Amino acid sequence: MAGLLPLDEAQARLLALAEALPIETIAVAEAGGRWAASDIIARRSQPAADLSAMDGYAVRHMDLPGPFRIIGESAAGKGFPGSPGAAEAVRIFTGAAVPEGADTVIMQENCAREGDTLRLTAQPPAPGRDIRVRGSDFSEHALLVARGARMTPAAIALAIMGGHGTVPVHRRARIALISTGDELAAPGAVTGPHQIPASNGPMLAAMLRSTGCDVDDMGVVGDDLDSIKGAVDAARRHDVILTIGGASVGDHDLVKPAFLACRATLDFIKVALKPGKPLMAGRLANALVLGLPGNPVSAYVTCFLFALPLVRKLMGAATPLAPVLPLPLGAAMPAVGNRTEFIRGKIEDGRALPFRNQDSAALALLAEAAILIRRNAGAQAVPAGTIVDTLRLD
Ligand SMILES: Nc1nc2c(c(=O)[nH]1)N[C@H]1C(S)=C(S)[C@@H](COP(=O)(O)OP(=O)(O)OC[C@H]3O[C@@H](n4cnc5c(N)ncnc54)[C@H](O)[C@@H]3O)O[C@H]1N2
Ligand code: MOO
Repeated sequence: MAGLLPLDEAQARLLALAEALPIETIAVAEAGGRWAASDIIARRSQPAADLSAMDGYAVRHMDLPGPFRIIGESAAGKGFPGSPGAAEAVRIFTGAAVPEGADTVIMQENCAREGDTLRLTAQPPAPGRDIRVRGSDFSEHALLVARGARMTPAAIALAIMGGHGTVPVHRRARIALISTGDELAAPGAVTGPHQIPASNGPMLAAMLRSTGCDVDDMGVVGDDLDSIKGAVDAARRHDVILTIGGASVGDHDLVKPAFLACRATLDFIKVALKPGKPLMAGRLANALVLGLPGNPVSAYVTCFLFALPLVRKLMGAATPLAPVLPLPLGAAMPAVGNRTEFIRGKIEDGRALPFRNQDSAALALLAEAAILIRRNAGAQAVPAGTIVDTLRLD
């Protein structure tokens, strides 16, 4: 159909508009959820010495099965200066350095101590048992976190363990959210028959904040050109101006004229996507503009497929699109029309199960959905068991 841009092309064109935001150096402890702006390389080896993995006794394996004479103690933070000789053992604690010459730790449950004498009470441990060898986690100069990777909780710990106190990241993207519609009422307000609660703004704000960006929810403007234009103008200093609703072809759908009146250049205005056909994107001075459709499910799906990847790209993500999880279908699915479809569903017994009702205004089922099942434009009907691409919604 003329004017409908294929989904993958639309995503690629939007991401091509976005350049990563400026870099700032911040404390690693504050970097959770950001994306590394350069490779993070280990400045130290971990462990820095051979360490005991258990509370017990360090011995030379060749002296097993003992008995041993206990000659001292190595605790975490202060090691034992000497080294055990023949049939000698050093009391040792988890995380303490293994003394020079010792090569095996006997955990204390497997031996008995009487005064300074230690006897094995179980099978002898294998050589090297319960010792974390120097550099066994990572060595100095190893790549710990690649540029463009997310600073997950584990990546934060890894960077700090690698000797880093600060890390370069891209600054947070600043997103303006503008909801449009004369029918929209404030959350919690009593609504008349011609009103509905404005749920999309808070929903998208919550989705966007999961990327770590700053969201400025500018609230609701009515369906008139000047109001929408005024709101878009007021949002110019943001990195992304995201509008909701008014994207279609009705007489009250004024987002496109408002963008154009603000001198935005639009890159595309319709995508071969269901839900989410009326979707426009472009540039307005230093900001990117994204006009999402108003139907709640369409707004959710287009935010997931376009707005979230855009924010990730701005914040430096190497792979901004959501990862694909191939799953077998739990039910047959019909042929697909000329728009790529994203069907809400859940995972049951490892299979993707589409929900029956796919109305793009149905929120109860959206809240239950765990996955979107992707079916490409023009695809044939498929039987249960067919492997399909899914996207997780958590
Ligand atoms: N003649 C045609 N009509 C429509 C077409 C079309 O191609 N030709 N496309 C349909 C599709 S597809 C979609 S999706 C919708 C999207 O339209 P808009 O982006 O213009 O959205 P609105 O008309 O403003 O609203 C649609 C629907 O969603 C409700 N809404 C809007 N904003 C919010 C909000 N912030 N919170 C909760 N609900 C919201 C609004 O009240 C409407 O019920 O157009 C089809 N029409
Ligand atoms: O984009 Mo709309 O949700 O297809 O009805």
